[in-house]
Amino acid sequence: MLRRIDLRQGLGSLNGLLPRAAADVASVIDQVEPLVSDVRRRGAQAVLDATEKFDGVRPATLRVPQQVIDDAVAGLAPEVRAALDEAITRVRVGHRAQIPTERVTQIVPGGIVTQRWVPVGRVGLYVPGGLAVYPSSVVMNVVPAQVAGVRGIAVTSPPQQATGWPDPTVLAACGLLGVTEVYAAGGAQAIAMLGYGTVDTDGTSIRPVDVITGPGNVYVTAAKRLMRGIVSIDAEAGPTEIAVLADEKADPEHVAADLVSQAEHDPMAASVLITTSKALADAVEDAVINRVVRTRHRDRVTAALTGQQSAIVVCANLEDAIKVADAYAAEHLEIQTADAPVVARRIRNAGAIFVGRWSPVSLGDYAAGSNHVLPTAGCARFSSGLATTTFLKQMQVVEYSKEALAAVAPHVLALSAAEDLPAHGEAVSARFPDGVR
Ligand SMILES: NC(=O)c1ccc[n+]([C@@H]2O[C@H](COP(=O)([O-])OP(=O)(O)OC[C@H]3O[C@@H](n4cnc5c(N)ncnc54)[C@H](O)[C@@H]3O)[C@@H](O)[C@H]2O)c1
Ligand SMILES: N[C@H](CO)Cc1c[nH]c[nH+]1
Ligand SMILES: [Zn+2]
Repeated sequence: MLRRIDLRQGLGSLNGLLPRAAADVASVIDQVEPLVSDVRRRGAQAVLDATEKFDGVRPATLRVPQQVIDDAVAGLAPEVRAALDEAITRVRVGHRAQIPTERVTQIVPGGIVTQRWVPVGRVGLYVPGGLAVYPSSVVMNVVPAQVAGVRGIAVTSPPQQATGWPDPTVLAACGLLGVTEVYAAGGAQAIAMLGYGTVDTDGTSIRPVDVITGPGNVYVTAAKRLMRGIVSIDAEAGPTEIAVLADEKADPEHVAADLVSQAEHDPMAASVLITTSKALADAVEDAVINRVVRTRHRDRVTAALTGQQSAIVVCANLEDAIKVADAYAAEHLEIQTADAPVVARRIRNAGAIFVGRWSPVSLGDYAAGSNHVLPTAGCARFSSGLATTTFLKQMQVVEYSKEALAAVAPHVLALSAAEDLPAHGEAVSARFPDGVR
């Protein structure tokens, strides 16, 4: 079921050998661009037309009425409410620990540079809701924004055909977190709506945001890429990926369960086993086949596991396996080897690392205290998962005394002359009519 990539003879350049999806963000950009432009030109009507086309519903307003959110909170099953409360608590603890401290550095006597962190003003948070619904993504988006101190928080999620509004558990999670500005829009049209702003059908304005974050399918991710520059975005958190780095000590049932777990997100999800053991590879393959026949979302799990984005990669040794894991740069990387913490320390590229047999990715999806909005498609080589700092800007504050400016003035003058920008130097010398030495 999972194709094999046999690298026991060595790695070579790895070029073209890593399992990657046939359709990626770049390949759908041309489909998504007209949707984004249409929202820019026609606003809410374009959002609603696309919603009708892709989601099969046309809500009366884009904004979800407060009563609908309140009803969703009231209707929440007690065990789901308890689970959301626990997830919120843990994610809050994890994200408070990410708040950077203001640093005041005395560069020279009288010359101070302070690194200040300021929350952005208004954010738009995307919560997926196509093939599955994601109240957990409400928690993962909203909690870091709140911890960062963002004042304006808008959430958007696709309306469901049953109610015409986003999934009730998604709405309830918003309610529990005190978010009142919630929109019934998904896909690329929702991202464009947040980025450009528009006027709702009832005449109220949907103000543009400064930052858009959140996971989504390949269309959502393409729209985020197109909006970058108009707003800031978090990493491209597209179709889910799991890679498991395992040796002969790993339990094949655990590995198979974890590979299948993430395959149920999307036919485009990727499940990759990187192993030093041919025997483990065979055992995992058998265990996956057994699980797939009885798993609930069998069709999309099968599509994900048999797609070219999924594979079992067999390596000659642990060194090679680590190189493959780093080159692949998975959204989630599990380490199921002897000395797993030591191996985990050596990994440079992954959205998040799950160490040892008691730390499955599903734990991180809901309740580890980490964030589940993570870079995909190799973006973990250069970007990080959603964090409190995603919603903070760093500002440098420069404060020099007269004496400290006088002391460095000759260097400023010399560099401004070297760049043939003499007015820069004059802005300093103007402060010292008696001349600078
Ligand atoms: N990387 C992460 O951090 C992370 C976290 C959670 C989920 N995910 C991923 O999020 C995704 C959720 O996907 P989903 O589809 O369930 O929900 P979604 O909300 O991302 O996408 C649904 C929307 O896609 C739009 N759409 C559907 N078909 C389209 C088409 N042909 N052209 C243009 N737009 C179209 C529709 O408007 C719909 O509202 C999955 O791929 C999952 O793996 C990623
Ligand atoms: N595995 C997803 C991140 O790629 C997050 C998630 C939410 N719910 C279940 N899983
Ligand atoms: Zn998941």
